[in-house]
Amino acid sequence: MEKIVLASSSPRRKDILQKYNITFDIITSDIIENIDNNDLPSISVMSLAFQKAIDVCKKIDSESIVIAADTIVYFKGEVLGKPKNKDEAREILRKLSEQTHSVYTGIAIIKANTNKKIVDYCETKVKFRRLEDEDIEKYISGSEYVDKAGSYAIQGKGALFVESIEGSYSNVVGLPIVKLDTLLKKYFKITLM
Ligand SMILES: Cc1cn([C@H]2C[C@H](O)[C@@H](COP(=O)(O)OP(=O)(O)OP(=O)(O)O)O2)c(=O)[nH]c1=O
Repeated sequence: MEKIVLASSSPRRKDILQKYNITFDIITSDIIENIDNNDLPSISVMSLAFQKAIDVCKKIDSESIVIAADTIVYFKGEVLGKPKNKDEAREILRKLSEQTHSVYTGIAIIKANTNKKIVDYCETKVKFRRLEDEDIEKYISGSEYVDKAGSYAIQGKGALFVESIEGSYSNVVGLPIVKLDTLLKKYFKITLM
């Protein structure tokens, strides 16, 4: 059986994948994530996931299967990535209050040293409740917002902001597991069960 490589430094992606019947190594990519706001969000996340997977493939000399992902929050035509600082996190959370945004994750699966390259994406709609300024201040006084697209973590205290979701939960955390399982089964005859 081929080796599986998760091309991600995200502890969330590792945690999700570890729950399933798959053994994998982690090799991280060194790409610089640039997003062009003129692209569709689906195209942006697929392109970034693809770049991460390709970059890791270059570091591998076997026919390993490399899995990469990229997650963004998209609201009113704007990509809300990871906040640069507390002020940006505050601004993003104020925008998301009482609104519905989309979380997009792109997935790329590439068999290294072959021509097999698969990309796809998943969208989840997330509806936030009304966030009072004091809720936001309390939240950003901790460190949970750091390194999270959209400045919140649904798997943490950020769950308190979420009124409802439509679509995959694991997609919001950074790795849409049903989509991944479907692609692995269809194109690589691998099952996560
Ligand atoms: C919206 C949301 C995002 N996130 C995280 C998932 C991603 O790790 C992160 C978005 O950053 P990404 O650039 O997708 O990933 P990363 O930099 O953490 O890891 P790598 O590129 O090495 O794979 O935001 C949550 O953990 N919870 C949430 O509710």
